Amino acid sequence: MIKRVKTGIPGMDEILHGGIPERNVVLLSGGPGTGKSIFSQQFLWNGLQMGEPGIYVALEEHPVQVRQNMAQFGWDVRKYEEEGLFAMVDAFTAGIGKSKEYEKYLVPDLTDLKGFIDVLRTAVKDTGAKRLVVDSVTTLYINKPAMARSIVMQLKRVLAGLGVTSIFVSQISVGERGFGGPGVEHGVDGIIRLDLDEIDGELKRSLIVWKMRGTSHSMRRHPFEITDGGIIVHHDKVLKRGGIFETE
Ligand SMILES: Nc1ncnc2c1ncn2[C@@H]1O[C@H](COP(=O)(O)OP(=O)(O)OP(=O)(O)O)[C@@H](O)[C@H]1O
Repeated sequence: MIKRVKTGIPGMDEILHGGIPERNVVLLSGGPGTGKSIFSQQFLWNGLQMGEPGIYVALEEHPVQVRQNMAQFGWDVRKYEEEGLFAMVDAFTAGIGKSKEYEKYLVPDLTDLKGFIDVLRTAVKDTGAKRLVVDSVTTLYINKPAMARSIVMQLKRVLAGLGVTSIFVSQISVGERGFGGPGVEHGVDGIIRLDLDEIDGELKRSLIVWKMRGTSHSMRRHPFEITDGGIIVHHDKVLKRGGIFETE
């Protein structure tokens, strides 16, 4: 029996037939505002509630902003940071401003992949992390798309070796097919795609598990909502063109 990591996101583990197989690297792909950050933060918070330490690597937003955003959903990670069970890796400020005084894990230069990986390794060892989120991995290769696959593979090797289960957030543009970055989709173990589509004058959220090594999973497109308590996935419903139909 393979071990699985439960996302704890209502409805999601049903779709994954129990959870994400341990040590998988999952690409969480979607356009702007589709809920990638919220999904990955909820994954980490739920891990903390289950006694699994976690790491959030912030490349797109200031760590202070990330903590605030999470707290708005009731996910206040500061206590866990103080206890050494959660780490925020600041790969956003490059040490400019006050953050170098209070951020314990800081990536000074994003072009130095080895340095970046060293910071992650230290954070994983310090916290005993079982879950890790890179938000977003796209930022690491935005100026060098030809390197995308190689960067993802290097990260994957290190993280799987450390025993963590990871979510790599991948940004794509509105209407773009695919999952972001040439070849990245073959390198990762799983792909979950979040979508926001205008249907009859209304934006509807849905997600689909495109692949997940090590397990069977739902092949359907499921609607989901973002609420004040986070994401709720309707695993018993499927989004078809034009509206929602019950499947069960
Ligand atoms: N409390 C809330 N209730 C309902 N919806 C919310 C709430 N807070 C945020 N949202 C929705 O979540 C969206 C932002 O989600 P998130 O930051 O996870 O997106 P993202 O996919 O990471 O986007 P980007 O790639 O642009 O950073 C907002 O645009 C809004 O529609």
